[in-house]
Amino acid sequence: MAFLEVKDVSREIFNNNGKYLKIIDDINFSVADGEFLSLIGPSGCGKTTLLRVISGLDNPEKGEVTLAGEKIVKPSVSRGYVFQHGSLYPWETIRQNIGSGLQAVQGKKFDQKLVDHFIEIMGLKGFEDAYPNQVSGGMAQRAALARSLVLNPQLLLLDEPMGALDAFTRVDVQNIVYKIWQEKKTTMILVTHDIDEAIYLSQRILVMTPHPGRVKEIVRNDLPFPRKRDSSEFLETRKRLQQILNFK
Ligand SMILES: Nc1ncnc2c1ncn2[C@@H]1O[C@H](COP(=O)(O)OP(=O)(O)OP(=O)(O)O)[C@@H](O)[C@H]1O
Repeated sequence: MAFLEVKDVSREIFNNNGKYLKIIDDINFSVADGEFLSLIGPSGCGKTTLLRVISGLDNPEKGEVTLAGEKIVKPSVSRGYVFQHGSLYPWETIRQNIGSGLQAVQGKKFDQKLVDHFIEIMGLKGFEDAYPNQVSGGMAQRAALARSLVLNPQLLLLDEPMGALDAFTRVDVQNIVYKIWQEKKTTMILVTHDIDEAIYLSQRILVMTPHPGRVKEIVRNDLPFPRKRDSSEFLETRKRLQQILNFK
């Protein structure tokens, strides 16, 4: 049995105009424990919809998702979710944000040492008492990652967390994600528009096509870690993905 199994999943809705819409159709794939998988595809192909179903935020009209054999029917602290924007509470400091989920689970005497540990490894020391609008975009996203990771999730869902960052900061946060994945072996699923980001981080890349969203191909990415963005193998993999995505 695979760790995460997405079986025959379709998401169908009636939009605000009463029109029937099939957003994703008959999605099937599995993810091994500790694996890093990326989802890529054109805008609107249903990547976020699929991630929301895996998180339990939405339920599919057809099919099911199981994690370690348990059917996912609602969100759980065991499945972290980091958004492109707005994963942090603006009214809480960085420290309070990172600790808030832990406090909800462990109560008032929650493990402050663990929060300190994540402040340290995310390079947020000196900024723990700042509010999200007082730190850089990269720091805010590192804090958002810490906020999920501090709960030691079985599965971390990353919905373009680097998407709104400038190129330098994006690489910096990619390196943090890579380091955390190497150290903690947390199973991760990343939605991204950035082919290089998918190649840099993931062991398999699931390519989707739109209207409705379907799986076009799942590409194995066996380049040795840490990956070199300018190696000929990296560029070959990029070319292959561009072909699958029909880039001219
Ligand atoms: N609740 C909803 N009501 C109406 N339409 C929806 C709803 N949820 C998703 N959609 C539509 O379904 C399609 C897929 O949306 P989704 O956000 O999952 O795609 P995506 O691949 O993540 O897009 P992007 O790459 O632009 O973030 C889009 O056309 C979107 O407008």
